Amino acid sequence: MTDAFPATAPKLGLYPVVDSVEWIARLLEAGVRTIQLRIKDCQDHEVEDAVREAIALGKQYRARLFINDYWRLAIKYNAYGVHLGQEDLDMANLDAIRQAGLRLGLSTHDDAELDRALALRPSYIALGHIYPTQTKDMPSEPQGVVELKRHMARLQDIPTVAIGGISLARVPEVLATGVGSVAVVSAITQAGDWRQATQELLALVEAGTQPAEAL
Ligand SMILES: Cc1ncc(COP(=O)(O)OP(=O)(O)O)c(N)n1
Ligand SMILES: Cc1nc(C(=O)O)sc1CCOP(=O)(O)O
Ligand SMILES: [Mg+2]
Repeated sequence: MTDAFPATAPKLGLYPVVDSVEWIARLLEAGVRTIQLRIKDCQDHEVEDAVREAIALGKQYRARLFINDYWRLAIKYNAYGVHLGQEDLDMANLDAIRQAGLRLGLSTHDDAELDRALALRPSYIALGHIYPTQTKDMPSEPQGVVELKRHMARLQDIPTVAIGGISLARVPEVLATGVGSVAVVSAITQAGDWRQATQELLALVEAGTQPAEAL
């Protein structure tokens, strides 16, 4: 059987996904402890400074900082973890990520993708998109919370993350499925007052979760 990736917290809580070091810095300062740097469609050398600085900030705040897509840089600078989608899996060297001791999060959008992801024994499974999203072009339909809850039945032994179109108002019905984390982009980055939005999301999502472990 494939070796498992290192464990992460059973409930990852509020999980902002942002596209700059500036956002990483302000959200860590605001109390976020699970976060992702997601800069799309660049060469490694174009994002290397940002990845290195984000990872350093993550360590400074003892946070769970995941790097989206740029797994080589994540290994090079010893990130807490990497997030990969199904297409990324065709290119990434999973053995190298595992041997470097990085956590791995995987995207899924249906049962077939869940089967593939679970076989790789990642640190967490993301399920999306739950609602329509303006942030990313999605080839599939939104899954909705009924489908999310159905998936949760087979995901009792692995941390889970819901993503896609999740607003503050939708958080309660998302959490009611039993999912352990809520990932958001626009609910924070497009909010009129991002500080207030972050505090309200933290209060709703983090009730009952654990603080970040010592890194
Ligand atoms: C927490 C989380 N879930 C899903 C995704 C999407 O990843 P992926 O399918 O690889 O798509 P891109 O983000 O790379 O466009 C994510 N980044 N984070
Ligand atoms: C980056 C991403 N991945 C998704 C997936 O379903 O895999 S949905 C998504 C965008 C989420 O942004 P917002 O919170 O603004 O809807
Ligand atoms: Mg990706």
